[in-house]
Amino acid sequence: MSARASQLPDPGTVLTERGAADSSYAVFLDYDGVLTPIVDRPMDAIMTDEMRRIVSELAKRASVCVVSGRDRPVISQLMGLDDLVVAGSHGFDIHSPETGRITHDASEGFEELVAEVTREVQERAAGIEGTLVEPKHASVALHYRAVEESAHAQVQRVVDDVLAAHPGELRVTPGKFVHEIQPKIDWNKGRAVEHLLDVLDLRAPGVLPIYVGDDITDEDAFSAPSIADGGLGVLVIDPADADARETAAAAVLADVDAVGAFLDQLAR
Ligand SMILES: O=P(O)(O)OC[C@H]1O[C@H](O[C@H]2O[C@H](CO)[C@@H](O)[C@H](O)[C@H]2O)[C@H](O)[C@@H](O)[C@@H]1O
Repeated sequence: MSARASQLPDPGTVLTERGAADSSYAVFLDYDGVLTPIVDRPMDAIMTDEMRRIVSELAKRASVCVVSGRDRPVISQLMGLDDLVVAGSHGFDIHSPETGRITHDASEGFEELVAEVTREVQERAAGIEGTLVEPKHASVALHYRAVEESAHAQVQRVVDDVLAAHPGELRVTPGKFVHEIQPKIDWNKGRAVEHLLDVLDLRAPGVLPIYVGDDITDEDAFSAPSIADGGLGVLVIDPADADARETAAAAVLADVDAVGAFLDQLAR
């Protein structure tokens, strides 16, 4: 079920209304736009000391997993934390500090394709000023935040040409000034959340799964059965954009500071 983001309450209100304010939580956190504000250059999205403190405190009282489009080692580095479960590359690459790599059949066997597509994107985008190609474990991100608007159609052509060169093999997900090109595999952040709830034994009665995200790829997690039916999806969105956004989330927060305050509350 989807709703207009501007009509959704804040997550604290939802938890109180459901009588769930004292539950145990399994908290799934997206990274960019949730734990750090969106910035011009991806490498500059470093988590603050205060957010690190809040997430670490929360991890003492709840299960915390980071589910990001970024590569897993990059997430650990940007967060400055290596003791959390991290599902990197949109959930394709999962690692637990306690049990090591968490595998799943659906997301294996695409490495050659991703390497080839990454080379093609790099070659084709090289002539477009301002583009930034971010090679990743299971996808390639073509960033165009610094590209003149008049050249956005050229960037789109690169994506279209690469997709056309691999009929039926790829899909592209739009993000914040980024095209995420991935293998066309039935795996996403929502599937990763369901998998984590199983393998980390988090489906216990009284454990409420919460997912906090800001981007289009997070909609897969908001509509995952465990989040949509009985869990809580929280969309982070600027109130100025909320009227235009349909979402499967059930609550909203305005920005990264509001996320910090909410997580701080959960940690108490
Ligand atoms: O799933 P997420 O953790 O939200 O990651 C989504 C993508 O985030 C990064 O790109 C976005 O954030 C950058 C830093 O703020 C910004 O410069 C860029 O324009 C945004 O698209 C990251 O670089 C991607 O790999 C992630 O997939």
